[in-house]
Amino acid sequence: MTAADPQEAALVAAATEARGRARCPFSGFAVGCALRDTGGTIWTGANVENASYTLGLCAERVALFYALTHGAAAIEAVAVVTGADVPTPPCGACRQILFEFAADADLVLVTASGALLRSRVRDLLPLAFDASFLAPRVP
Ligand SMILES: O=c1ccn([C@H]2C[C@H](O)[C@@H](CO)O2)c(=O)[nH]1
Ligand SMILES: [Zn+2]
Repeated sequence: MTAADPQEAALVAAATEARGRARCPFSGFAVGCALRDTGGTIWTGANVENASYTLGLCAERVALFYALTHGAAAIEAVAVVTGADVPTPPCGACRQILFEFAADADLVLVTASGALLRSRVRDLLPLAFDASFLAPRVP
């Protein structure tokens, strides 16, 4: 892996460990995600699939929903680890959800072999839809 700061290295290690808990018998594509909040706590998740295929959930949303419902502070960094040859960006649904709860977070995408791509959640979703568009319209 490219030289990383210790906090990033710890986050990637947590995502790698979480990837080992993926439940992906249908795709065989295991993904691990780790989130660090502003208190330094790391929250993790992995993708979970189902025989009714569309009910599965990506690692990013498993991790984020877990963090949000267990007292996480603001999310400041996200790591995603896959077994692909190149760093794997989050799907569109995860981009939308991550944007709503962690738009300013740093993002690092890592392969099992250590290839690494850094971005930011905000940069994954230009012209994003968010709650500001839900303001009541003047009748
Ligand atoms: O960023 C991604 C991309 C895919 N998956 C999961 C969904 C499905 O279980 C499997 C194949 O798409 O990988 C994730 O968890 N995160
Ligand atoms: Zn996704």
